[in-house]
Amino acid sequence: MKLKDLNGIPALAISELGEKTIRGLTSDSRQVERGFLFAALKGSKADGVAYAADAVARGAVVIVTSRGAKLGNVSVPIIYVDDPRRTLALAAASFYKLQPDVMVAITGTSGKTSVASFTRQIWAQAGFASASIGTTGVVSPKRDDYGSLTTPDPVELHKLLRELVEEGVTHAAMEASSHGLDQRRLDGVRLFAGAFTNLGHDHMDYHATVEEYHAAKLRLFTELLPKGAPAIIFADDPFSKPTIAAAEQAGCTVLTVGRKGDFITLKRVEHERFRQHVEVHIAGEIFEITLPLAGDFQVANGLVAAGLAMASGVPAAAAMRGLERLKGAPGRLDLVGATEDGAPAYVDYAHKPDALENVLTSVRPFTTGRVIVVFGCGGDRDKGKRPMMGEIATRLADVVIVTDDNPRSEVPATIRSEILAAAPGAREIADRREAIQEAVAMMKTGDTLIVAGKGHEEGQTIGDVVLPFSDHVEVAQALKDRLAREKGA
Ligand SMILES: CC(=O)N[C@H]1[C@@H](OP(=O)(O)OP(=O)(O)OC[C@H]2O[C@@H](n3ccc(=O)[nH]c3=O)[C@H](O)[C@@H]2O)O[C@H](CO)[C@@H](O)[C@@H]1O[C@H](C)C(=O)N[C@@H](C)C(=O)N[C@H](CCC(=O)O)C(=O)O
Ligand SMILES: Nc1ncnc2c1ncn2[C@@H]1O[C@H](COP(=O)(O)OP(=O)(O)OP(=O)(O)O)[C@@H](O)[C@H]1O
Ligand SMILES: N[C@H](CCC[C@H](N)C(=O)O)C(=O)O
Ligand SMILES: [Mg+2]
Repeated sequence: MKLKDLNGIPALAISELGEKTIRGLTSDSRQVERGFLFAALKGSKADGVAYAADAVARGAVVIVTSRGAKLGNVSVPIIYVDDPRRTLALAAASFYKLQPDVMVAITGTSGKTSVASFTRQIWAQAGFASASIGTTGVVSPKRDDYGSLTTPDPVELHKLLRELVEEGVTHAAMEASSHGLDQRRLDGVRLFAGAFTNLGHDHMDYHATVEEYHAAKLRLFTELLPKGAPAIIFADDPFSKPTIAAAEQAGCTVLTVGRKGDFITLKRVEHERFRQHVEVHIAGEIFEITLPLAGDFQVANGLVAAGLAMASGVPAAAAMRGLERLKGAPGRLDLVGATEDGAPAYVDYAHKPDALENVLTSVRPFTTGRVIVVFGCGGDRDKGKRPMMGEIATRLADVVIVTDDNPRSEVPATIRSEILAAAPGAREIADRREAIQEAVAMMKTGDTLIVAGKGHEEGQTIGDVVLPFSDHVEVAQALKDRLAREKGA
């Protein structure tokens, strides 16, 4: 492809260098090959400018960087732009060209993965070839790939979108993390609609204030969605009002869902152990449906997903039928099994205060005994979450076991002590496997166990090493061991 065919490149650079052939693009010098465009980006740990020479040595033919960056002597042309991350995203979109016809993005502190998965499932049941992209990976009719980042970097993302189109996918739902929005990872995506779930405490290590965190999320509506695009907004969150105002101001077609919602109005919810009966009103019509998932928050996620599906052409009745057949996203209030007398054990991805509060509150109505929770907090992530989660666990659970969750470069005992400082009476069991074994062993009739924080994850990151570890596997094994002990006794 010629440089002139890439979007985002300033006209002056096109007039001088437009005929240059570009064979690929990247912001990581280690991935540069012959004929590549290299974007030298200032990051949180390093400055890509320092790797420009390395990129040229590996075959870069042009460098894009921010105005004012000091590159020194490099032997290839340099294009200076105001926002090189955005330029890279727009260029990547034009390089890979193809995107599914209907692309939607979901933002919010919690529920993105679930809503992306639910939207894909509702579309699929309505007959569309659909995909979801996010924390748990990429799912489409032809793949189920494990993922790492919630929102992939733009080059990887556009390569993936093209592959999905080539597989025949026409509809895709993706998560828009605040990091992803802030770092322009979605700027080249041709979005049909956007959605907002809620705003709580997370990532305060990255964003200076809650307002800045909210503003990063709002970029989806204020800068990325085209004028008039549907914005599905959950109406019952404390941050719904400012989000609705910003989306309206930006010219989006705001469609609200929830108890205070106009597009889909939630009227009644009756909880059962593993499902919920829900009544909603849509354009004067009453729907009574059974959602086969536990947890109030899943009703909220289901309505946002139904809203996205309806906004993109699925009739209301079909969207409601879709909700009745939903499968939870892996590791989200995921029932692993139960003890011999029926006490359930769940794995859940709550790794932030509001999520933990929600999940512990959600299981209380069907727990006649004790709520037991096992959790920890990740290292090298927002430290403010630690005492908050300690306090929430102590307030809402009867038995609290504090353990390790991806210590990364931090000292695990320090992370635990920061949680325990706000969790009087909690037990400390450093080893996560042992903590799960203990929790399962103490379960009695009527109890509910929640193992929170890692959800679908398949590894425990200690230092730079990722050791294989799955809460799902460990809980299943602990239940099996318990059964064997009971039988042997
Ligand atoms: C803090 C953060 O978000 N970092 C992301 C960011 O990296 P960065 O730009 O800050 O990178 P850096 O390490 O400072 O390096 C600066 C530049 O030098 C380049 N470099 C570096 C070394 C070298 O040899 N050559 C070279 O060219 C790097 O490629 C980079 O372009 O941009 C990279 C490319 O898009 C991401 O891979 C990287 O994600 C890291 C791995 C990460 O852990 N991110 C997490 C926090 C994250 O993004 N999470 C969100 C939200 C999760 C949620 O849902 O709650 C997500 O979307 O997953
Ligand atoms: N709508 C919601 N409101 C509050 N809590 C929720 C909601 N949906 C999910 N949760 C909680 O948050 C956890 C993560 O859910 P999910 O993976 O769907 O969210 P996410 O926004 O993708 O999170 P992440 O940013 O970590 O990828 C769940 O396991 C549950 O504990
Ligand atoms: N996407 C989240 C994942 C956190 C998962 C939790 N297990 C942890 O390690 O803190 C983040 O990067 O903050
Ligand atoms: Mg997610």
